[in-house]
Amino acid sequence: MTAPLELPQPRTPAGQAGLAALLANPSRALLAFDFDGVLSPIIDDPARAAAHPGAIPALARLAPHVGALAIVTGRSVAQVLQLGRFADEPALARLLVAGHYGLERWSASSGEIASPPPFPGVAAARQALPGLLNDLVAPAGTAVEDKGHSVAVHFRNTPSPADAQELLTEPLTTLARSHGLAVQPGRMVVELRPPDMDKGATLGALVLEVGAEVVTFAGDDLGDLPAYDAVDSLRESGMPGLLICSASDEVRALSDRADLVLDGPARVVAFLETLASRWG
Ligand SMILES: O=P(O)(O)OC[C@H]1O[C@H](O[C@H]2O[C@H](CO)[C@@H](O)[C@H](O)[C@H]2O)[C@H](O)[C@@H](O)[C@@H]1O
Repeated sequence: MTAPLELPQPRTPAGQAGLAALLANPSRALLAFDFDGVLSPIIDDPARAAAHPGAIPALARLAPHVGALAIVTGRSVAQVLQLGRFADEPALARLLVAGHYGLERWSASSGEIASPPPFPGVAAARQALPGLLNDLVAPAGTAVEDKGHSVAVHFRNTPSPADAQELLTEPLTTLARSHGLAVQPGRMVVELRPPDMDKGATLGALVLEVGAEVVTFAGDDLGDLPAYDAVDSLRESGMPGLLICSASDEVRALSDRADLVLDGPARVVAFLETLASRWG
């Protein structure tokens, strides 16, 4: 007989209670994931990102056992479906995707994307951005990603991302504020996006919608911190939860708070496979 694979143990009592509740009652659990850096390895070109080759098989193995699976991403729903190819997997027939931090929603069961009208300030920021970057003499490799509901300025491919961040962050923040937008810093990116929506509010809403009694969230970046806050407040109100960090050298803020720190998407996938092996 093959010995069962060993599950990594959360380092905090709250995380241990969250994992124990998930193992005891998977059908009441919501498992939510960020996309880039968690299910998808970070690469230089955002348009060419893809799910880790093991991610869809692992989610497909979990799907019949857990209450709900959700992806909560800063990308648009359409792009995450195109890059991740989640809709092609029949076992993910109940998958939920919240895009643009929750402004957009999609469920595999309906196949429809619900998306609000554009926030007015985004068009003005989009128009002002090329002139601003030109005036700042933004370094070669600076790239604007037009996300529709928001605009993001990437500097991963500049000669010194740290210098580019230093140069760009303050002027981009001023531009965002002048158009009523929020600033979302991330992994070598600054995004200008509509205010009043974040992954915390979205995760809280998903928990209610699916009637979850246990929640897990896996993130890697600063935009995931509100989801961490949401899990913390759900735990304060008595719901078991598990905070997972897909760790990198680029962002430390989540690994400091997570119950379980896994070394990037490959380890996240390995964890999901091990979890699934507990149930069949
Ligand atoms: O909420 P997420 O699903 O994690 O999306 C966050 C942002 O991810 C993308 O940018 C990041 O991934 C790129 C591809 O690996 C990488 O090149 C970039 O440096 C990262 O910041 C995406 O382009 C953004 O629009 C998302 O908001």
